[in-house]
Amino acid sequence: MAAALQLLSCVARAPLRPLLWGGPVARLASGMAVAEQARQLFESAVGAVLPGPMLHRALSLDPGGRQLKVRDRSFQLQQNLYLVGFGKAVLGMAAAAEELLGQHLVQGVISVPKGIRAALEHAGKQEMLLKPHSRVQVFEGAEGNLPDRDALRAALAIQQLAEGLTADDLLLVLISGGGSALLPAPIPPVTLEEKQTLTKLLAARGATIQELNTIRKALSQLKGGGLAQAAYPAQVVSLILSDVVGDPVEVIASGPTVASAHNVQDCLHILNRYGLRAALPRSVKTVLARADSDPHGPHTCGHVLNVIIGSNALALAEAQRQAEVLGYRAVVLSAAIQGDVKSVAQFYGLLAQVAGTHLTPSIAGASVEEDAKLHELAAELQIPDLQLEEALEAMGGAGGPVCLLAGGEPTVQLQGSGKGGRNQELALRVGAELRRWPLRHIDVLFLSGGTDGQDGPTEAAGAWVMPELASQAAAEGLDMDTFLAHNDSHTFFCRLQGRTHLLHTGLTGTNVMDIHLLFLRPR
Ligand SMILES: Nc1ncnc2c1ncn2[C@@H]1O[C@H](COP(=O)(O)OP(=O)(O)OP(=O)(O)O)[C@@H](O)[C@H]1O
Ligand SMILES: O=C(O)[C@H](O)CO
Repeated sequence: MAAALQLLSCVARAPLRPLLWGGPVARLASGMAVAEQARQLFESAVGAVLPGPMLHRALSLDPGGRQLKVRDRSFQLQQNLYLVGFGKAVLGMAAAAEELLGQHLVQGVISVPKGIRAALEHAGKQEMLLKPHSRVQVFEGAEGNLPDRDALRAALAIQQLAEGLTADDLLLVLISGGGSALLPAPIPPVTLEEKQTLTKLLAARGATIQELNTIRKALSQLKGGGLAQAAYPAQVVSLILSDVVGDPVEVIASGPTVASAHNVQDCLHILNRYGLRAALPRSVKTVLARADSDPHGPHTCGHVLNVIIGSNALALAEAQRQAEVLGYRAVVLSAAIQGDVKSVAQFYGLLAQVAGTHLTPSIAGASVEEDAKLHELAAELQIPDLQLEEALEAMGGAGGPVCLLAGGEPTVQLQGSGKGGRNQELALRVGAELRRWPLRHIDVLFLSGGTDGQDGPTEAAGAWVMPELASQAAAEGLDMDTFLAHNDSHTFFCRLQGRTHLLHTGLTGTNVMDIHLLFLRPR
């Protein structure tokens, strides 16, 4: 992971430039200017969910420094504060929490990805590192996002800390994506290796994160409310950075402070669905059978306050605000984009076409068939709260540049052995879709980026494309379809126009899934 966390310096913020679209040459030049604005909007989205600002928004101390306020709840502080955390963004969250509450902090333990301290240090992100004499002990583990011995040691230390607490204590739990792999505590006789194998098999067969984490909860001492139970009778405040569509607290990092609502039957259905029930190790069958007859039932979590402090929606709201500052009519489509990357790319390609006709009705009357096709595709993708009508209506009255914003996490079914990531693949596919549409009357730019700054196993966060992509690629002898067939989007963008279409932010220290930006402007 240390190598994978290689960092690039942040994109320098270019001054804002007016939107000068026009003839082919001016259009390409202004395309670069819009790409720069797209990068800035992406960075502002990420900036809204960085650990420091988030923690400061979520927590406040009264002037005497003895009452901690979280939302509408107050907690008494008197040298009784403990901290645990697990997840990819937790180092920066812990640093911010210690800076704010350090005088009350007795002890802390966090579990973070291998190599993250070196990577953040290398990136010059001092604010995301703990101070030299910090009271927080750091464990690094879960190489490749898989539970390992190091993560197991961290989980045991976290469990021990929680079990030692009393009714006078307050436990602050910092949670972010990647937390499941960083907090493995299999219920005996299930071994770490067995849990790892089952997780890998489920993921490889296409299980959703909801399904995966239902199984993880059933086999873990700390997930599904187990950590909250271990900390009882202490009060527990969980601050959660969401990396799951819809922000379900019981799914993010497998809900260690949320009572699990699942039963053994749910687990067996999932294992059946992926053809894994017959081959289950004896230990897993034993644990599931035991849970079935557990007289205590699921953990209760009345002593817990779970708070989502950062999410994709929050990041989008900031980017929307910034887009408006830049003079765009900005509409958030959804923070819950999911589904196969091919369908999502088709959706954006068609959306650009239909939105374009709404934007310039006098030049290109809206096509009823395309409109219907777009709605059909949207229905197939089952995106909750999709603001499609609102976006299309906004086009009608915009009379100028428009920015549509969305977020979420499409899925890629890997077929080839190429190098790429969800975001670069989506951008390339949208580029391929755009060549199907004439779009002569509007200029279009699409950007997709992962908010953690690392798209799949590449050093880029994502990429941006314009309808000119196909001709640019052809001019450099690059066949988009061949690269797509091998899931080789990163190689494609590395070879295209001196890598200028890649989005590079370096590791950001946060993670609220992906951001998609679609810019449209009448010519
Ligand atoms: N060659 C590739 N082309 C396209 N997508 C890829 C490729 N290789 C990996 N991926 C995708 O990258 C994702 C894994 O990337 P990553 O390690 O960033 O995890 P992640 O799910 O994005 O984690 P996080 O939620 O922390 O962002 C998977 O969705 C996988 O399908
Ligand atoms: O850790 C996990 O379970 C995933 O990142 C979802 O939160």
